[in-house]
Amino acid sequence: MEKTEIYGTIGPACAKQEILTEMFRLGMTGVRLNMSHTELEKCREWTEMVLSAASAAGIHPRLLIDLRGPELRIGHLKEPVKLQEGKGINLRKMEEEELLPKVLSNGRKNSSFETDIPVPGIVFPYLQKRQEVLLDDGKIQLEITEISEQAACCRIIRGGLLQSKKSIALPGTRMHLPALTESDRRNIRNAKSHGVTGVMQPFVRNAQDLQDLKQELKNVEASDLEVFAKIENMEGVERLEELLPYADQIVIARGDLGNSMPLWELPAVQEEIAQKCKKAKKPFMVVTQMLASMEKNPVPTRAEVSDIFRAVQEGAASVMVTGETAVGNYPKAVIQYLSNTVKAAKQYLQK
Ligand SMILES: Nc1ncnc2c1ncn2[C@@H]1O[C@H](COP(=O)(O)OP(=O)(O)O)[C@@H](O)[C@H]1O
Ligand SMILES: C=C(OP(=O)(O)O)C(=O)O
Repeated sequence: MEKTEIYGTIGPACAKQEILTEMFRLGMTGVRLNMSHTELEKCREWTEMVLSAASAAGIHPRLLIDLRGPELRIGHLKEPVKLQEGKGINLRKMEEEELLPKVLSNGRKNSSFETDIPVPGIVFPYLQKRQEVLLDDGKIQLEITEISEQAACCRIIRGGLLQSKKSIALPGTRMHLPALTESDRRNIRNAKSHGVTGVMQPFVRNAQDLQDLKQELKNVEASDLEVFAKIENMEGVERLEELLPYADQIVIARGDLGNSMPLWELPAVQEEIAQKCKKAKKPFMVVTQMLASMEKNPVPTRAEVSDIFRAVQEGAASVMVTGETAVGNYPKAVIQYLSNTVKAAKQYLQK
């Protein structure tokens, strides 16, 4: 059986030399850096820490940047906003420079937000009266009542507490978004100087998206970086076959993918993608919520270890955790459970 790569996502909870070194010793073989929350040029300390922690543990690490892609998240809010059913709220078109958190010298995030919700400009052409808008993976639902060039007034259909940088979706609308943004291009340009070994492209919709990424890698003499195609919506699932030749690895990104269908259909879609990849001999990765309960608890659920076993059984070349190591309370234990469960599964399957 082939080796299974074990990836953690770096974030505030594990970005310390001794924690990362221990994670590598416990079986982590690679790290993902999520560009939705930062820019590579601001991550020198982290990327150097990853490389030196891996070296201390005797590992040649994989280091992946997960591109932001066209941002389908709201901007930064000064504080979480309580949205009450039946009341109104405005969506405000935000400027490109608002897309990144501005960290003040005291470590707090700066924001120009007062009462409106900042929304990426690329979404605005697709907004229309009576349209449904979903925020935070569908937890909050709005309906547009008035629209102008810079703002949209909405009625809150399903309320909730809205926090910064949560997802925004327009159900039923296929948006024509560019594959790569200026921020993605900057990060790709800087990738090799940070020791990056692979690039994850979000929301891949067709072969052209991957060709655009490959061309950009070529432009900056980084064609040796591996390309990971994230399947995050039904467009990606439907066009998987055409993507296969252009990707080094297919990523079953269950976080967003799970938002694009009733959740009970997700396991079958995962299985379908895995089978197609296996048939084409294309390595694939399974990611998201593999050990979600461990963000808070030191021990996973039985269901979570079974999920990891299943990914190995399906033939995953890589498994990855996200928030569990980025912001969770037990990043080392997460890698220990992930790595040991993968090992135990392989031993069983090799019998
Ligand atoms: N590079 C980073 N800098 C700061 N915080 C991060 C970073 N990467 C991840 N995080 C934090 O960890 C959380 C979980 O990570 P991840 O699952 O990759 O993000 P998301 O679900 O927002 O795409 C994020 O919501 C964010 O709060
Ligand atoms: C890994 C994923 O991407 P992100 O963390 O950007 O939501 C996912 O959707 O499963």
